[in-house]
Amino acid sequence: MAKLNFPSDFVWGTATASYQIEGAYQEDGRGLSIWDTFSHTPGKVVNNDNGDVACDSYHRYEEDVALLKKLGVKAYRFSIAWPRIFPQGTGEVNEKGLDYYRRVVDALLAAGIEPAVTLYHWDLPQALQDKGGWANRDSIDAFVKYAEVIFKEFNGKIKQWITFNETWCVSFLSNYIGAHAPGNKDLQLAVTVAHNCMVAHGEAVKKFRALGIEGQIGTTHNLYWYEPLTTKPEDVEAARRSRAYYNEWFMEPTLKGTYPQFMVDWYRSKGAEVPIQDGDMETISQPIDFIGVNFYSGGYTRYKKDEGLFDSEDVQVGFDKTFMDWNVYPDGLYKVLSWVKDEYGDIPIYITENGACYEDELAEGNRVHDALRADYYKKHFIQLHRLIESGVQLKGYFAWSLLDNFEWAEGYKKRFGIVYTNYETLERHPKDSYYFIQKVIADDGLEV
Ligand SMILES: CO[C@H](O)c1c[n+]2c([nH]1)[C@H](O)[C@@H](O)[C@H](O)[C@H]2CO
Repeated sequence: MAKLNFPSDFVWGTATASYQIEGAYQEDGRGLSIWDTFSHTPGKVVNNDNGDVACDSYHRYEEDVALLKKLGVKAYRFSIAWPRIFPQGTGEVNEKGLDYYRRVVDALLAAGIEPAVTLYHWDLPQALQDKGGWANRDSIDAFVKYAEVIFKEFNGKIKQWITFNETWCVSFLSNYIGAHAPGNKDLQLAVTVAHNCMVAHGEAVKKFRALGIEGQIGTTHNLYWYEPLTTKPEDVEAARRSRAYYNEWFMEPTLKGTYPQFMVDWYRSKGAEVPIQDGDMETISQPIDFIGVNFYSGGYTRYKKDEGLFDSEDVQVGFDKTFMDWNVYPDGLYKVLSWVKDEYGDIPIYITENGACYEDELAEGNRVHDALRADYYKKHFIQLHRLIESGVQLKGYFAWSLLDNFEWAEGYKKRFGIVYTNYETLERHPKDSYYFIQKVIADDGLEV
């Protein structure tokens, strides 16, 4: 056995998001979000599940903080629900909404845990969606006003700020594929939403700098690693488009201030143009302090004429699968972050999400023997160590997720937590994977 040691300042954490854990969807003045509308629309979410109660973290956040403290994490990534702060998206601040996050932040700090806050994790106020949502550039200004309130309120308490979670999900998953709220299926709309969200990110960074807010600010993109199934040029090009669909389309504007031209041309050939206005690319590529990467999977791609958006199809060969039918691809984590370093230089990286969904059962003594999930984490932790050894500026890792929670359109059947949520009693029960991670954190490394 060998011991893989991690730097003593490596930040171990876990992650959640407001709509997925809080519940209390109409409490203390919270306004409706697009996810309340979407989940309350029959047929949109498996089982017609919704986030009305979720894990009830709005009332049980102290239990969550106690679990985090026992786990030994240095940081906890969670998101703030814009509709709790501005129930109508803009206008009057809802003090009771702010009070909730004051309680959460103070409880974390009292437990010696750094809050890492995502400003936007998909729960757009419905009132803004009614005016076009992210397709309407007015939402950019509304986002900056919301961000400014949070920056000023928590300056000095929150020191790690993430503007957006996964602009690909906000744009393409939600407005082209249509699987997430608001559920549109229009390529031009998706391209416009992606652009406006990235401008909103840049404007928030400018506000953060102008206000002199303490700490570091970045954004989180979900990256995948797809390789060509063969060395045939058409497969190589198809895999290049698959990767760029998730990766370059978002990373290049954010870190270089340009869109990848081959993809601009490809989307143009499909009838979609990027609605760039003067100054937008400079705004989007405002210097940031770190990039957040969510990594779960990847695979192989091959050319298939007229198939999908990119004349391509994914080929699922040779991988174990999670309960989401995603490939278990730890080497893909090494490859994609090595690509980030090669393409974008030594920008500090936090893995802001990584984890796995498996079917969990509560066993005797409220234990959950999720050996597959613990093994998933072990395999990916080995890649973290490999990346650090290779010189990648990998500064931290947030396991997704602390709790089983509302898994968007998949509802509650799909469990990602290292803690089991009993949705009848709302009790929390640490799984074996929780104890595995607890030991890695305590030992500053793992035996392999
Ligand atoms: C589509 O894969 C993405 O990288 C991704 C996976 N996940 C996410 N993004 C979201 O950020 C979380 O809210 C999800 O709960 C989590 C698990 O599905």
